Amino acid sequence: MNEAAITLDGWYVLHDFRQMDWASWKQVDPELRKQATDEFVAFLDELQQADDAKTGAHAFYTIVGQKADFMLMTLRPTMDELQELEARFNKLTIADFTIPAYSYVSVVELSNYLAGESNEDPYQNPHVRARLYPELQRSQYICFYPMDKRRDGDDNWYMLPMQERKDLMRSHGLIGRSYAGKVKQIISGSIGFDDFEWGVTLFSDDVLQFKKLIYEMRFDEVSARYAEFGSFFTGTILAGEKRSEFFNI
Ligand code: VOV
Repeated sequence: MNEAAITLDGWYVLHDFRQMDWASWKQVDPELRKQATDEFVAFLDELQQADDAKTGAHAFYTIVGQKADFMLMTLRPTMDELQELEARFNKLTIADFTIPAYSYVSVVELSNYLAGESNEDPYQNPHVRARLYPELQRSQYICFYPMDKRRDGDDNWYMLPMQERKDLMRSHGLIGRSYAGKVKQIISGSIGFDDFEWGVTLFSDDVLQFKKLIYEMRFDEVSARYAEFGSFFTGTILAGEKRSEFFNI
């Protein structure tokens, strides 16, 4: 049997994409609209408290284009907590005016392709912990897409020997590292959890860097030969007053 990569797994992640039923929302009495918005913002404030306590993380972004209006990304130590947050959101008044657009369930993942030999427990390493339990910086832009590694005839990632996969991932990592300070990535594994094998979440203050990074990676063998992609979602941050302004009519 071919050697599987060993993964380190961190916080569970839910990407929840919603469309607003603007037509119905516009019909709502302004006072009720305000109450529903305030209730939602209070929910977001509560999520922020978990971020501050480092017991979880969240990100709240618009989505540009027709695939969704906004995305709420939540990270928690257990899948159960994600499920509870999802259920709580669904019971908020504002949720009655949203239409599910897409969702993605995964867990933050690090593989051992580029890890050196060591006897230490990686879960105690602060650098590893910072990646498995990430603090989400409030970047202006987000980009999310799910992806697979191809299993098609001679182009089968899962049939490649470990050493070959390591060599290919090194090249991938080098391209990625050249975007240090411009794009931050969170790779979350979803084999057995959702329809693709990974979720890719990128953050940047310069939206063009998403296109440059993803384009450059397309020429790298890991992506050129082995990557298959789902839908791409791009959006801008909703923070502070913008969280409620977005829902103002
Ligand atoms: C923003 C930069 C960036 C950087 C620095 C980076 C680095 C790295 C390293 C060092 C490693 C391996 C060890 C680990 O950390 O797991 C990975 C792993 C991975 N990546 Fe990556 N990646 C980036 C960015 C980055 C992007 C933009 C994509 C999407 C690909 C594309 O074509 O659109 C991606 C995908 C992945 C995936 C799916 C995996 C898991 C593969 C597996 O088979 O297990 N990744 N990645």
